[in-house]
Amino acid sequence: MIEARGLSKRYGDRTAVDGLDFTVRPGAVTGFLGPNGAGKSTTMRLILGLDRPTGGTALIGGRRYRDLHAPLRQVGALLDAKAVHGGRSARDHLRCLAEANAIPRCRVGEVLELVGLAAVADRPCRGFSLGMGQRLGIAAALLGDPAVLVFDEPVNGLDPEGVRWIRTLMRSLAAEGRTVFVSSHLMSEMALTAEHLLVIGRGRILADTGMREFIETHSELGLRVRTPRPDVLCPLLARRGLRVEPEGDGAFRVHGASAAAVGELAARAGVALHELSPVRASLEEAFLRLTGQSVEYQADVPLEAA
Ligand SMILES: Nc1ncnc2c1ncn2[C@@H]1O[C@H](COP(=O)(O)OP(=O)(O)OP(=O)(O)O)[C@@H](O)[C@H]1O
Repeated sequence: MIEARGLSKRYGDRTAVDGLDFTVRPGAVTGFLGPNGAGKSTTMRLILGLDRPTGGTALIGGRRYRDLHAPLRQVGALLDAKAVHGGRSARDHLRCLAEANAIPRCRVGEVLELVGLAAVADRPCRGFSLGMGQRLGIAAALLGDPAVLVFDEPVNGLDPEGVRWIRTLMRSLAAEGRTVFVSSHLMSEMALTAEHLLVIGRGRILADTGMREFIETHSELGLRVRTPRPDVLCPLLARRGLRVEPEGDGAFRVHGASAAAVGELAARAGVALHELSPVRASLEEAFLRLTGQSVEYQADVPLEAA
């Protein structure tokens, strides 16, 4: 479990993280979402003891990072996948880490298999693609078999196959009962990966909610309807109190009714339908609405308005 209580960080007169209170629980992937500059990386660095908070605390399994007995065996992190000596092989890199953290050598082979790097494990890392570098970073994070995992933008720059691999891995790590905390600025990706969401904007928590709840709250249901007789159908729908909006391409968006209800109404009126399909506002749109007022370069907008 990861806990932040009143967690704050100022750099000079700039507040990067402002009194965060949250808990990241085991057994689920928790997505940490926010626009650029929202404070995601700072929060993760504070959790991992790479920066000192100006106020409050960040705890992993009830302890501050610096008080952990064997940090790599309690928390694994992927922050900067390029932080590897280019002349070293993946195997050597992991062996050094294992040795420095009293982790058995046999674990190196296991994690290389797990991330799919076994076949290239003895080549110098400098020839690695971005995706291979990410896999090596993840192998390092998993080396100590930790109960808590922290990934900062793990899918950045990856091809669809790499993105799918990371998504599946995270979900299986959570299913094993681990705490998986992963940052991203892509709502659509998180919607496929995370079960819980923490949204941050300008250093403050904007939402702390289950993914399903977020989807239900923010993705508005509507129907796209096309008919050659809008002059008949639209007044009929309006008389039943339904909101009808033209879509601009000859179709209409109908709010507040099921497809069955609209279909039957049209049938009773003898009106043909050329399209009747449910639509949802995309989660990306919902995320942008939520964080839109809190992007860094929009100064002087009160957070309450976000
Ligand atoms: N070492 C630092 N010195 C000064 N300001 C910093 C430092 N690190 C971060 N900041 C500032 O703190 C704020 C939060 O930055 P942070 O990198 O945590 O955001 P982020 O959500 O991770 O953004 P991104 O998605 O762009 O990585 C930004 O305004 C940033 O400019």
